[in-house]
Amino acid sequence: MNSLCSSEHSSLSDEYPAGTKTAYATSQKFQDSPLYLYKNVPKDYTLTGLSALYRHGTRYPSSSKIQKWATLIYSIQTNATEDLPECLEDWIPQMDVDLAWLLNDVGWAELKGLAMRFKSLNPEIFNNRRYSVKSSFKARCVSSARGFIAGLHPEDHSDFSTDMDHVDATERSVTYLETEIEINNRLLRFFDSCRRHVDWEESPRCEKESRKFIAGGHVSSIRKEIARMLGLKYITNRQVADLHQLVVFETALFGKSELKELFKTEDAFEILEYVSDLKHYYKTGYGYALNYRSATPLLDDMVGLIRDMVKNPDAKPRADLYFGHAETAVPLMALLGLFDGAPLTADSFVLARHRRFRCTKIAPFAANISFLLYKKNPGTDEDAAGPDLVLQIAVNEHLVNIPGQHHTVDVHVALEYFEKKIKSWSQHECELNKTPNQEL
Ligand SMILES: O=P(O)(O)O[C@H]1[C@H](OP(=O)(O)O)[C@@H](OP(=O)(O)O)[C@H](O)[C@@H](O)[C@H]1OP(=O)(O)O
Repeated sequence: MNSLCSSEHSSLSDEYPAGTKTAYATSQKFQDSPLYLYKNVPKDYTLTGLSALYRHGTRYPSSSKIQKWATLIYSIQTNATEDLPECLEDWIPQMDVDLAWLLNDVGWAELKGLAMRFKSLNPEIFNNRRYSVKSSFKARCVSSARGFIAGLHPEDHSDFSTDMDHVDATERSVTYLETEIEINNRLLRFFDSCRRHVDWEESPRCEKESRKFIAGGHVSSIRKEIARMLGLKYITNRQVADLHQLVVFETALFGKSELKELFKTEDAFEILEYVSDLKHYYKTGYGYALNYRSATPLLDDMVGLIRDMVKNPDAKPRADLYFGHAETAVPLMALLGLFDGAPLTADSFVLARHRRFRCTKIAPFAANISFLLYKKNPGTDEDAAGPDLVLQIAVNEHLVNIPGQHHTVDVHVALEYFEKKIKSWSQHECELNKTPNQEL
């Protein structure tokens, strides 16, 4: 029996990079630990405002992917000429098509954990229920909002198995643990109503670089190795990419995948991770200006709390919470100029090994971007004085800098930066008759 997949000899960790299919706990291993936001609460300040967007937690894949993988593995099982390793010979589907797209228990726990940590910054906000919740209508997002609310109120009974959503929301709001979840697709799925963006993301141009990279030499080298190991006369680069997606989804959902050993090296995982980054660079990121400019209405809404607090610094502390997708979070990060760098192309993998735009780090399952507004405590020694209100931005609970600024800034500096972005946007940019201008 071919012992290829025997994990006891495995040198491969289960915490490898998997782009937007990376479980949140794994993504935390790729963060810059000194910037952990809980280690960077400004001295003599207290959180007075939180405006935060959360991508849904770890979810099941589409039903078409689940079916595609079953067909692919069956094809390998019947066409391999070498002794098949046990993990392939004995492989059976672990994902029920009835759960396609839905949050799984890992995803629920991710959001519960986030809620408990964010609540620790100022429990009063949440114990007094001074927070709002808005979500995409997709079941995975509403379930994620419920998981977060369950984490805010551990005193209330909650249970993933009975409380998760199996269908997308059809009402304007959902109530859970006495909290209203407003369904707001205009903000959380802005990409659906931006006609010119829909045209772009459905055009072959949008996936040109990711397709070219899949067809290229890096993926071909992985394909040849797998074909040799299994004695496969015929397997395509695209099928290798699909096999990789199966492995990363099994790892995110179940903690590991017996098929992981087919890819043998960290290098192979980094090569296939790049496919996800190329997809998102052009579909939601810097590759096309409208991708991120269309996130402006969401930014405007998230900044509302900050405007209110600047107008009335003595207002009671509160939070605005938003639940969306990777296609919500990545554009918002790009709109703020976060993780920008040299363009990503199919030919630049070797140059881009340490790229800033890396979905494993910035857009895993349960990815989040938070605006943290801190107010100086009364009676603080004037000699140690700082601004009355300071703002920090965190991505996945680690501080990031507004371009050109320190990671903690006077709220007026942050507000000026946000307002400039907001004022330059017009919803007319989404109209089809606009010339598709990259540099809008
Ligand atoms: O590769 P799949 O089909 O899973 O892509 C999904 C998106 O997942 P992602 O590429 O971001 O990992 C999914 O985003 P999510 O944040 O909701 O998981 C998106 O909603 C879905 O439409 C698929 O995107 P696609 O670009 O339409 O393939």
